[in-house]
Amino acid sequence: MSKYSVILPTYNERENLPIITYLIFEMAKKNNLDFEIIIIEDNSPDGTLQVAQELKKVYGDKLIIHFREKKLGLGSAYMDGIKLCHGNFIVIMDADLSHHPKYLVDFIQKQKTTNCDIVTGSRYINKGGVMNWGFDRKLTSRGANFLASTMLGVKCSDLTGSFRLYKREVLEKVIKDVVSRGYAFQMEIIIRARQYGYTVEEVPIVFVERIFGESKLGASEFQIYLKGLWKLLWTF
Ligand SMILES: Nc1nc2c(ncn2[C@@H]2O[C@H](COP(=O)(O)OP(=O)(O)O[C@H]3O[C@H](CO)[C@@H](O)[C@H](O)[C@@H]3O)[C@@H](O)[C@H]2O)c(=O)[nH]1
Repeated sequence: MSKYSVILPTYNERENLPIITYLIFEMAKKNNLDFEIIIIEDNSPDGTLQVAQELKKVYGDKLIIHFREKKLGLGSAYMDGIKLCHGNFIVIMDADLSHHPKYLVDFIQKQKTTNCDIVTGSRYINKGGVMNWGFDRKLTSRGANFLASTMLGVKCSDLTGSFRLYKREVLEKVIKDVVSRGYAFQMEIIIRARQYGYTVEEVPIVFVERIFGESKLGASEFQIYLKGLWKLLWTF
């Protein structure tokens, strides 16, 4: 039977963590799937670690907490998470409920029917979308995707999205070569995967802007993204 490991990076997700954890395990139970969750917690000032420890009492071995002393960014959170996964499939998603666990059923179905290496959730295909984003955020996301896909010539409708299911060995192989950090990390994974000849399928998702907490995607993250994109242009 397949086993699925979900990596949840957390920074100030005290309110969201119990809900997302519950939704993932409920979805798994309902569909008779074997799931574990790996939380990569970067010493959030809001007490996310204490919430995670309470959840551990409920879910036991199915929930792993990896604590880091300081905020080290998304890319390194995924890297650390992978080392702790037991599954033959790895899911990467946000912990803030913008990525709804209900879509995991579609991801798994798509992977099974196509035997693809990566399933990526796309906001920019038919039936996909975003909810509760202001004009600025829409423009930034569309702009970042447009820049990346035209400049790098990669066919994928949502290169900057981060809700994905990977065959474990594929992610392990690809991630070794990834040089980008922060938000460009996800993009580089798809580009490298395509280079290796791995297959990528897309599934529509509706990304819902978080209700609790704040996005960490500020001007500085966007600058890091642009620098990352520039670097990738010279790499490929
Ligand atoms: N451990 C850890 N977690 C982090 C860090 N920075 C962010 N996170 C966690 O990573 C997830 C996404 O962070 P947000 O800051 O909420 O992301 P966003 O602004 O909504 O950005 C979304 O869109 C981007 C571009 O479309 C995506 O690249 C990104 O992954 C995310 O889906 C959340 O679970 C958040 O707690 C960090 O430095 N360390």
